[in-house]
Amino acid sequence: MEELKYLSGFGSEFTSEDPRRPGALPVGQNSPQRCAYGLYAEQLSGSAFTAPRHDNKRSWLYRIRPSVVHKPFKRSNVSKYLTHNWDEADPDPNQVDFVAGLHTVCGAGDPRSRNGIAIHVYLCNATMQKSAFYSSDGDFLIVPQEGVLMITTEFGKMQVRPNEIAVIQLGMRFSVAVDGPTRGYILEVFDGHFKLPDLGPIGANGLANPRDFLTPVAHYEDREIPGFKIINKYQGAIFEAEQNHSPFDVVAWHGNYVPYKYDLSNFMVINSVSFDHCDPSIFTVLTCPSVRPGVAIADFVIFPPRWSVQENTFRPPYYHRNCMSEFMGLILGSYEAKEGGFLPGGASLHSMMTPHGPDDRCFEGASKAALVPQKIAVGTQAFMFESSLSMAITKWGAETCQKLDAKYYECWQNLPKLFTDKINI
Ligand SMILES: O=C(O)Cc1cc(O)ccc1O
Ligand SMILES: [Fe+2]
Repeated sequence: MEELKYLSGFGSEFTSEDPRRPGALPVGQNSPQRCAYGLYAEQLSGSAFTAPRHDNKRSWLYRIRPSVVHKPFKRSNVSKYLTHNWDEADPDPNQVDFVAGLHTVCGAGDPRSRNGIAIHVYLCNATMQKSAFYSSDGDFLIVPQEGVLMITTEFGKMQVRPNEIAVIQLGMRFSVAVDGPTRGYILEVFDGHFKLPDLGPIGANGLANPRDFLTPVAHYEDREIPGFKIINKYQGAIFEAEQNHSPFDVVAWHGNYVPYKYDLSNFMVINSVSFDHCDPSIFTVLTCPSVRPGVAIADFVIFPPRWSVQENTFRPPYYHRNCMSEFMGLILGSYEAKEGGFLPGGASLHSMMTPHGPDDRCFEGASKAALVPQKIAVGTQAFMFESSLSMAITKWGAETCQKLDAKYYECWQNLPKLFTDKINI
């Protein structure tokens, strides 16, 4: 596979120019009367013009044709299981467990009011031909679980493998090439954009460090392609429009509204080194904040390989009822709270206030384990999309996929009553 170059940084002001056209990027201004090489200037706005400076996101693209050169959009049936109809299936507070197929699994809210999320799973074994996709509804956080994605964007190319993630923000057009079976998860947020979490007393460094986020460098193709399709997700429905050229014709660009990728093995893990179990918010990679301080529309949280050293502590996750919804997936290996019951590519949803926690085997083992320093989660990567929204499951997620584990609840039913009249057990 080709060796790609990237720009490093999170939220930075980048500049990039395809080396085949030096001087394509205007100096000192965005809109020259005539751009170099006969290029068109186009601004892609990721925030309201008037958003405060720290939240203001936009990029300027210098391209062979402006994006407006296309025929009208028509409804498309390319992905009939992408939906925002959260009323298709009856509400169900039970713990659910399923193996991924493709399509929208669950979500809440509405892109029309720019508030909500959708969680999709994807499964593909073919490269997108003569087509590019963009969402007008939200930013896509893509979590590959199997297979490498070669993603061509208007900003350049990214190669994203399992244990890496990619973020493609609202409106950015991209096309995916694959080389074999490919599967993964997508968190789409209708509000705002992902940020690095504040670090508070942790200090200036740690968790996901900004310089490990990689953005593609400008790379253009100058291709006439009759019948090229621009596929658009708009208010939960799919549309397509035809044009006769590649949309990946950006010769140079600058700005702070960009696609990026991140290798999860670069995450610097913070944890308790004395006693007790920290809340999993210490493992937040990215967060999409709501307007309520400290409350996320969605957090992307991982459970990376790490040392476990806490003394006099039940070390695995605690039993829990949460005012947030917890959707979990598994990229590699197994998850400590459910070693047998959760497979890579599978998912679980613990809805708002639905109890959950370690299965009986995990409880028994960890209650008796010798608390020596131990490297845990080696060769594994579980993750969580945690949301302040109460999510509905789609009909596909609940029924059509036929992967629902009706026996999931059994993993807790053999938890014994241990109550005695002895204070020390
Ligand atoms: O497995 C879960 O449910 C996620 C989770 C992990 C953890 O370490 C503490 C709380 C929690 O909800
Ligand atoms: Fe939980």
